[in-house]
Amino acid sequence: MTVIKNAKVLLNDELVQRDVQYKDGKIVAISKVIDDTNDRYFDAKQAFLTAGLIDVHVHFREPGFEYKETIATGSKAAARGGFTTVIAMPNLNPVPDNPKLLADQIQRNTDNGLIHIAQYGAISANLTATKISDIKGMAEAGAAAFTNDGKGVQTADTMLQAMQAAASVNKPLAAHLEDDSLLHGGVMNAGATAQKLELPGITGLAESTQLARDLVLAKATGVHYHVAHISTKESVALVRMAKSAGVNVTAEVSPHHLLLADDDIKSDNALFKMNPPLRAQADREALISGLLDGTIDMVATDHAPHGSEEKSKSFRESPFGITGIETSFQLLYTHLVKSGVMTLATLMKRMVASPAETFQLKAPTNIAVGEVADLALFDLEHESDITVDDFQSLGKNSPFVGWRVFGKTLATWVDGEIVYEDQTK
Ligand SMILES: NC(=O)N[C@@H](CC(=O)O)C(=O)O
Ligand SMILES: [Zn+2]
Ligand SMILES: [Zn+2]
Repeated sequence: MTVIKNAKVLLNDELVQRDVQYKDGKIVAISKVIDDTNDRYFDAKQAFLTAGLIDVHVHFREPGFEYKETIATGSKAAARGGFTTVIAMPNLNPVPDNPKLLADQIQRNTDNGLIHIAQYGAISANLTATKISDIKGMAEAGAAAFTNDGKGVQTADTMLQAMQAAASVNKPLAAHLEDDSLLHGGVMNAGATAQKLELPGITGLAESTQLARDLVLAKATGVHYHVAHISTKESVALVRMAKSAGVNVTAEVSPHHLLLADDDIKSDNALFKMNPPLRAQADREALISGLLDGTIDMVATDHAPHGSEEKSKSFRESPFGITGIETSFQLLYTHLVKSGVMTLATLMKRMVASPAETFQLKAPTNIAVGEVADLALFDLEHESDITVDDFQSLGKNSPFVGWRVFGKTLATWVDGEIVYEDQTK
């Protein structure tokens, strides 16, 4: 048995000191003081202990793009970020778009992962076909949910069929919203910054028009429809309206869309290039309000590592996406909780309970006797700079490098095993 001594845990929205004891991967006791001389000890030194974070949107790049990330490096990065369960995206090579490839991918995740990795199956072949994949077969092979993330589903007919199939197997369908006909080669948000930098813009309409279409289809099919990386105020308003109209819709927002806007882009620096693009300050404010009132159910990082060389190119040439799983808790704790925008309890709900419940994941949502010991320990008092050298991810492409943050991860446990421990104490 092991005891984590002197931890601070959230109880009725308050941080209280507790000792937490686990055995064979499960929590067996929680008490103000546990003194068992036979136990191994881990001194939490008053740091914040929580059920491990959950990220429903990560890109681990294996197979196909191992120079960007592997399942081993991606899950190491996740563990360093305090994450114990993630759902991995299918924009791989080969794309898991049939039951055999999906089963292979699940096996690869299990063999090479350090944390729990659930897997999305692709809606259609190679993420682009109009004919839908064998969604029932992939559900039977263990797919957690379905998406073509990286590509928008261009025709209503493909989306309708995918929703019907996902609904019939009772799995969520997650949408990367992007109407290709509205893109016009854009690489950042259409607005003053794009004009100043003379770069082609992407309007919010590319997202919100497809969302409006999908919400009507979701209502008709009853599917659990999930909006990936929501980015505009119009989209937040649409989701709010749809929820009140009884549509079974959930939404995620990324840390970067909560903390950055296009006016933070001062030069042609592709570390700020991602899809959807950073929007205007008014959009950012709407996303924060949506996360506060529950219109947006959860945070998801959209951890999208790329090679340093490709990301050092110009905005026009570099790929979309930023690495993010290692910095998300620190950034959101510092800039939303410590700054007084939301409580720690609300942030944890959006990073643990809500993703677990929404995606029906087998992951603990709180620290309780009998629960699996998937845990993360954060030092809320520790202040440091985000540094590339500390990244476990192969992706160094973060616009947050140099930001000063509180809340470094001290340790992460999966099934009662330490999978990350800070060495700089
Ligand atoms: N978000 C991104 O900018 N890029 C993602 C794809 C995606 O999430 O759409 C990627 O795979 O690199
Ligand atoms: Zn996407
Ligand atoms: Zn993505």
